[in-house]
Formats: sequence, structure tokens, C-alpha cells
Amino acid sequence: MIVGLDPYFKSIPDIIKQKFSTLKKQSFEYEARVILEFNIQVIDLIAPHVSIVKPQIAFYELYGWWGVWAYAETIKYAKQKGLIVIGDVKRGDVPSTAEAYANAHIGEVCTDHVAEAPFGTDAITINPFLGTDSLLPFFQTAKKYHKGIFVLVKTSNPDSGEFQDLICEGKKLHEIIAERTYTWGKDVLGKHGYSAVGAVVGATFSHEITKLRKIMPTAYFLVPGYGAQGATAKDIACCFNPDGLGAIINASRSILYAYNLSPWKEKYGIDSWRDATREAVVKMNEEIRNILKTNHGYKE
Ligand SMILES: O=c1ccn([C@@H]2O[C@H](COP(=O)(O)O)[C@@H](O)[C@H]2O)c(=O)[nH]1
Repeated sequence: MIVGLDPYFKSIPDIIKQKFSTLKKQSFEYEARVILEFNIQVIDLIAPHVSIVKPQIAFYELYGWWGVWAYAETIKYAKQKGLIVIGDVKRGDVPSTAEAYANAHIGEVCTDHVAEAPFGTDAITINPFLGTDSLLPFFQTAKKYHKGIFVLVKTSNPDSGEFQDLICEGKKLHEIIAERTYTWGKDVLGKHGYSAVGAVVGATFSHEITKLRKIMPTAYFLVPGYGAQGATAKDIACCFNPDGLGAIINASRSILYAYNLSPWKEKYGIDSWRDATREAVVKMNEEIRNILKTNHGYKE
């Protein structure tokens, strides 16, 4: 399971905001410091239960360079806690620019003095719309620095089919992207047979997933859409290979702001947001485990 670190400022409990109230009038520093503190508390809570977090960079860029500072510090803290960090950055551009994006997020930059990793995430999401040459710099950088890539194959938003389901040469466009993703990842298989090039596959389109699993047997699936977007444990069963491996399921809002959702809303409320988040993580893990037991013969 992955917890998405998507800080919706309005939903961050006041008890955290109060710690920084003297900064309130200063541009974006206040928001950035609140966000970082919230993330630190969330990471401390969830670290015993999950091994991956996925900060979505949009929620940090929203607060300018202070927000980007909070993004970088969040990554640093999560890594110190032993978590794997996937940067949800959805990059993609002409090759020369793609190389800069790749070095920024999963590579290094050589300054006059030393080589430094600006963000140092373990993996990122990328957008294949510009074609193979736009993606090669990401694959090459990932290979060089032993990092991971997740290609957007079939996204979870309601209109994802508008382009991704168009038929080309008798196949849906996202199926063709899946075939390419499998090919791009073929020469970077790890010791367990999975590739460093994975795929983003939305849980909200579970009817498409069985086919995608067959097209990309060696790709890790990063699966958003669980919880706030309506997908449930039933929808994600087909994301896993028959041996019960190969998929990591993300939830962001339904975990971070569980205090605002039933049944935790009634039980805890905002002052006990930590208990609500902890219980929501435990429950989601349990739901995934049960699905694996039922469908894939998973044994503990
Ligand atoms: O197809 C996609 C690709 C990425 N996302 C991202 O995942 C999280 C989902 O958040 P929830 O609060 O659990 O809905 C968010 O960061 C999206 O940008 C996605 O939803 N679908």
C-alpha cells in the first residue's frame, strides 16, 4: 500500500496550523511549514504500516518555492524513516528537457563542487504523450541511478478514455502504451523478475486491468483511485499477478483526512485525526490482504 502525501491545506487540522501562527502573514512560508509538519506527523504515524509514500508535487508547487522546499524536506524525512518515495510529477517533454527533469527528480546535478540529487526520489511518474524519445532520458537516468519509473498507461480520472481508449490499429491507445511500457522495461528486470519501468493503472477502470496485467506481466502497477475516487478492494484484485505480487495501491485523501469520513468522523473528529489516519491505514491494509487471500491464495 502507498499513502499519497497530498496536503490539502484547508483540511490540515488547526492544531498543526496553530504552531506556526506567528508566520501567518508571510508569503507561503506559513503554508509550507504547516504542510511539512503535517507530513512529518503523518509519516511517523504510517511508517510502521506502509513502506511507500507518494507526494504529489502539485500540492507543493502551489506555494511557490517555499512549497517546493516542503516537497524536498518531506522526501528527505520519509527516506530517513526508511520509506520508499515515489514523486508523482507526471513529467514528459522533448529529450533535452526530459533529461533535465530526470536529473532533477531521480538523478544528480553536477555543480562546481559536487554532484547533488536535487530531490532524490526513488521513482517518478512520467507522461508518454510525446513518444519514445521523450522517455528515454528517464529510463537511462533510472538505470544509471537504480531508480524506478511509472508510465501513465490508463489513468483513474473519469475522462481518461477520451484519448486513452481511442482505437488505433484495432487496439485501445492505452493497450499500445502498455505494450511499449513492457518493451521499455524489458532490459531492467530486478532479481524478482519485476522491471524498473512500471505502469500507472487506475483502480477506477478495473474492467481494463485484467488485460493490462497480461500485457505487462513484469511491470509493477502503481494503482491510484482507491478510496476518495470510489474504487474498493474488489476493484484492485486484478492488478496483482496470480502469485499476488506486482501492484501497489495508493490512497491519499481517504487516509490523510480520514477524520472527516465515516466511520472515523463519528468516532474521533478532528482533534483525534491521528487515530483516524492510523485506523484507516490499518483497515486498507487489511482489505488488500483479504482480497489477496481470497483471490490469490496469499498466506501470512
Ligand atoms: O491516474 C492517476 C494518476 C495519478 N493520480 C494521483 O493519485 C492521487 C490520488 O489521490 P486520492 O486522494 O486517493 O484520490 C493524487 O495525487 C492524483 O494526482 C490519480 O489519482 N490518478
